[in-house]
Amino acid sequence: MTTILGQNQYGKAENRVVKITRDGDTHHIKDLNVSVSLSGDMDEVHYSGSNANVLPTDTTKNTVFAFAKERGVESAEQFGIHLARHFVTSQEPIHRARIRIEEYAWERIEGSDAQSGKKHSFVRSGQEVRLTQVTYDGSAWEVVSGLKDLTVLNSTDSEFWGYVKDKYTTLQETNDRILATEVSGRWRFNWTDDAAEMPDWEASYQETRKHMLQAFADTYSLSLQQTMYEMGKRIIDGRSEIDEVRFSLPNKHHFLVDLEPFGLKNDNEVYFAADRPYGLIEATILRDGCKARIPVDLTNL
Ligand SMILES: O=c1[nH]c(=O)c2[nH]c(=O)[nH]c2[nH]1
Repeated sequence: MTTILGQNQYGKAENRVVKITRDGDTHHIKDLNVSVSLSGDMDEVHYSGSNANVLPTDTTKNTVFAFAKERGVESAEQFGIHLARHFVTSQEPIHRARIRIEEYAWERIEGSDAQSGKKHSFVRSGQEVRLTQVTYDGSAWEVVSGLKDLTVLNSTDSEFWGYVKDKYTTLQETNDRILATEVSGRWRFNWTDDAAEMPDWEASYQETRKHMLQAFADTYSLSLQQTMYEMGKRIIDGRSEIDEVRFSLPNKHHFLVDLEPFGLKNDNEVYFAADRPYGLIEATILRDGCKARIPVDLTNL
């Protein structure tokens, strides 16, 4: 043999499952995009084409939909845990399951008549996408959750000055600028053992998001790096179930427009929102004594 098989995994990606839970007239919606990736004793299907160990990707898709009915969707994390456990424990050749889930949020539309009792109309929130990745190898769990596309802006309390200047530097120092970013963040839970008590995944998400947003709002910023560190620190200090946070924050630059040619003064009022290029500020914030495990490049997660 001149070649050998390296790391391999397979499954059905992007199963779009919408679960409606009916509580009388009041309906609840969970809207998920679930990707299943399995690995284990899969040499033969690659070397000889024997499918003897292959649970079809079509079956993994069906399992996602069947589990939405059978187990319900309490939280993205809990749903991922049910699926990962099922694949690893029910299929001998499968040693590891990785379940990635994106969750899209919906808000209720209130009818014009509050008494009308209509509780089944929703508008998709233009907010963030919630994310989780659950990995199980038959003994240890790894749960990394997070979000992307959460756009935030401070219209003051942001300065940037005192930086290195060389012959190519043209940026003007400022002590009052707009600070805006589209948060992509991931946090790793220290729950790894079935015997240990599980976090309350829903409460954890809501509180972590709140810590992050409050730190963004509360921090008088001398750089996006400083604000980002405060956001991570607030999460680690406030949430004992989380040991590691990773952020990727594009600095969404807002440049003051020169209105002098029109005889107008721009008193920090009119900005050009540039879409590219953008500064890209990234870091991991860790609980002291813990190891970093979230990939540096979040697009790889
Ligand atoms: O918050 C910032 N951090 C930087 O590293 C940087 N660099 C830059 O040009 N503008 C900014 N802003």
